Amino acid sequence: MALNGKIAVVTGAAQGIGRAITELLLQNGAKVALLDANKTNGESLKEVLDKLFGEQTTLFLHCNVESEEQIKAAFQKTLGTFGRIDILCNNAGILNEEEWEKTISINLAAVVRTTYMALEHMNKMTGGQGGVIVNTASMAGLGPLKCCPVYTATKHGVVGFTRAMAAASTAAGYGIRFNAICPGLVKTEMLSSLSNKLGQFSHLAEETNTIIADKKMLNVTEVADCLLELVTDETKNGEALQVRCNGKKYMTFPVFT
Ligand SMILES: NC(=O)C1=CN([C@@H]2O[C@H](COP(=O)(O)OP(=O)(O)OC[C@H]3O[C@@H](n4cnc5c(N)ncnc54)[C@H](O)[C@@H]3O)[C@@H](O)[C@H]2O)C=CC1
Ligand SMILES: CCCCC/C=C\C=C\C(=O)C/C=C\C/C=C\CCCC(=O)O
Repeated sequence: MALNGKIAVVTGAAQGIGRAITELLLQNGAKVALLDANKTNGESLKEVLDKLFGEQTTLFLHCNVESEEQIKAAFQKTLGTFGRIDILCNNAGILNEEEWEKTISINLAAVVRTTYMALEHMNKMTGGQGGVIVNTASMAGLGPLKCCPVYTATKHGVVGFTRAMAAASTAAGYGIRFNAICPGLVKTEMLSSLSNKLGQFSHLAEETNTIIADKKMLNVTEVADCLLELVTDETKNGEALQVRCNGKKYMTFPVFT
């Protein structure tokens, strides 16, 4: 799938992994609507991208993915400006065991909400042109992190939702591929502000920070490179791609009929 002329929507695009995804999609010829709840970071990133890629290639849309109304408005603005949506990257996420309901709301419920809204425009069965949806899960979507059970649950949920949607899409002919990316530790603000986000598991903060300090971490660009493969390789559907410092691996799961 070549990206020239393709239109992408990226949530949580203003910094970290979302920013790297946005920059790589732009480098490969796509136009990108950047959705983020952080207006200051989003607007200043838009200024940087305008200089690098031209004003017409991006839109920054201030949007909290917890709000159905704000996502709807962001999709309408994207369609009004660029005319179509081919790629959705559900990337916005938080790690906050204290505010665990908010963690479920952003990391899982919003992925479902945004996906269903995108289907209305992308689904070939209802007049759309198909495309690809890639969800940012985590290695915590494949195995447990004892310091953050709710974060772990949301990321397992994202992997399950992605794989089930891929199967539903194939069965019904949506023409949309669904994949999840499952990175290990990535150098971003999410990990640097971890200590005060563990709630009742804060007794594990010191141990967790020691592990983080000892481990080699991924750069955001390494994650974006793997995500680009899931976007462009049309053979990939229903995949969970684990990305670690020692390499990437397509995960296998039990099969049942
Ligand atoms: N940093 C890491 O080690 C890993 C991160 N991930 C996942 O990658 C994704 C991106 O995380 P990072 O770049 O590390 O974090 P980050 O904190 O650097 O960036 C997250 C972005 O999402 C935005 N955001 C948060 N809540 C939002 C909301 N309600 N509506 C719209 N935007 C919102 C933030 O404003 C921010 O720009 C998350 O889903 C995270 O769970 C997955 C594996 C490892
Ligand atoms: C191992 C405990 C580290 C705890 C880090 C806290 C939050 C991490 C959030 C993520 O989304 C990352 C998920 C899993 C990382 C787990 C292990 C990575 C170890 C590195 C490796 O072996 O590749």
